[in-house]
Amino acid sequence: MMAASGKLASFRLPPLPTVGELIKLYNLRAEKQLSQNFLLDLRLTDKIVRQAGSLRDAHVCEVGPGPGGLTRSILNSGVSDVLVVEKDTRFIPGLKLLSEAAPGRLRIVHGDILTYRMDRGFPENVSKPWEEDPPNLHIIGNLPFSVATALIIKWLENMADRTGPFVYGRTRLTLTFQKEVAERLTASTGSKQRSRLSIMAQNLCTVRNCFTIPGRAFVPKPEVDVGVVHFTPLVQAQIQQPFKLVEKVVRNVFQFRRKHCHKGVEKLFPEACRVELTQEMMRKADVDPVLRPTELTIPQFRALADAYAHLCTQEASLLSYEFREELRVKNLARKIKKIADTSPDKPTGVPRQPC
Ligand SMILES: C[S@@+](CC[C@H](N)C(=O)[O-])C[C@H]1O[C@@H](n2cnc3c(N)ncnc32)[C@H](O)[C@@H]1O
Repeated sequence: MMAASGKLASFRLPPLPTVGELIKLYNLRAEKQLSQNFLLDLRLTDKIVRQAGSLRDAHVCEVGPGPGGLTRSILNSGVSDVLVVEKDTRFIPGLKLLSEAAPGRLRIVHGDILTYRMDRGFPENVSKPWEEDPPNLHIIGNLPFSVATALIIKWLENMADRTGPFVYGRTRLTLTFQKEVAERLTASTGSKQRSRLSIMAQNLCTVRNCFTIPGRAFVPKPEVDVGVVHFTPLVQAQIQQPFKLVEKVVRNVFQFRRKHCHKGVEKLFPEACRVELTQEMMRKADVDPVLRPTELTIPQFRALADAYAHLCTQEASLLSYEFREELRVKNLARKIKKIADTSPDKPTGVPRQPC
C-alpha cells in the first residue's frame, strides 16, 4: 500500500504556474468559435479523471487540452503516456511547459480530432483482443460542444467497425457533453430524453451518466450545464446489423418522435410501396405500430433493423432510398412548376396572332 502510494507520488507534477496564471501569461482569451470553456478547478478535473477508473500505467488520448487543467489531473493519476490533440495553436507553448514537467509522458499533436488518425497514435502492444478485458487505453476530454455530437457518432461508427481508437480493442471513453446531450445518451426506454443518440450509443456500449458540472464552474461560463459520460464498448453489439443500416432505421423512426412509430417506419420506403412494406416490416418485427419511438426497447429496434435488412435483401434499391431526398426533388419540381406558371412566356391557350 505504502509502496503503491509512493509510486503514485512519483508521477505527480512538480510545482508549476496555475492554469489561471498560464492563461494570463499567454493571454489565452477563450474563442467562442472553438467552444472554449475552461475548467480551472483541479478538484473538478480530478473528479472527471476518476470516472475513467484506475489509470495506473494507462495510455490516454485527451481531446482538446486547452490550457491543460484536465491534462494535469490525468498526468497526476499515474498514467504512463498522454497524447493530447489540440486545434488551437495558442495553447501549444503552455502544453510544452507541461510536457517539460512530465518528461517523456506528454505528447502534443497540433491538429483536429475529427481527422486525427488515432489508430496510429499508440504502440501495438497496447492492443487487447476485442472479446477480452478493455485495453489500458482511455480517451478523456472536456469536449468542445461544437464537435461533441459529431465526434461521438463518428466514434460509435468506429466502434462498430473496430477502426480508429478501437483497433486497440474496447477503448473506454470519459467525455463531457452539454447536459441535455448527456441525458439523451443515457436515457432509458420510455423516458422523455429517449432519442436517436440513446439507441445508437446503448446498442454498442454500456453508457453511464457520471455527474453534472454546473455551467458556473467553467471560464467563461457557458449557457448550459455539462454532463460527464463514461462509455465501455460491449463485446457484442445488441443489434447485429451494419452501423449505417441501424442508423437509418433509428433516424427514420425518431423523425416523428411524438407520433406512432409506424409513421417513421413508413418513410423508409418509396411512396408507391410505402403502406404495404411498412405493414410487412412491422409484422415481421412483431412491434406494435402504435407505440411511440421513445417507448421502443433496443430489442424492438433490433427486430425492426432485422426486418428492414431482410426487405433490403429482397429489393436492394431500398437501401439507398432516402425520404428526405425524394422530398427535396419534389419541392424542387414544385418550385420549377411555379416559376413556369408565372412566366410571361407561358402559353395561355389562346393561339398567338401571326405577326
Ligand atoms: C471546452 S474546451 C476544454 C479545454 C480544457 N480541456 C479544459 O477542460 O479546460 C475545448 C478545447 O478543445 C479545443 N478544440 C476545439 N475543437 C477542436 C478540434 N476539432 N480538435 C481538437 N481540439 C479542439 C479547443 O481549442 C479547446 O481547447
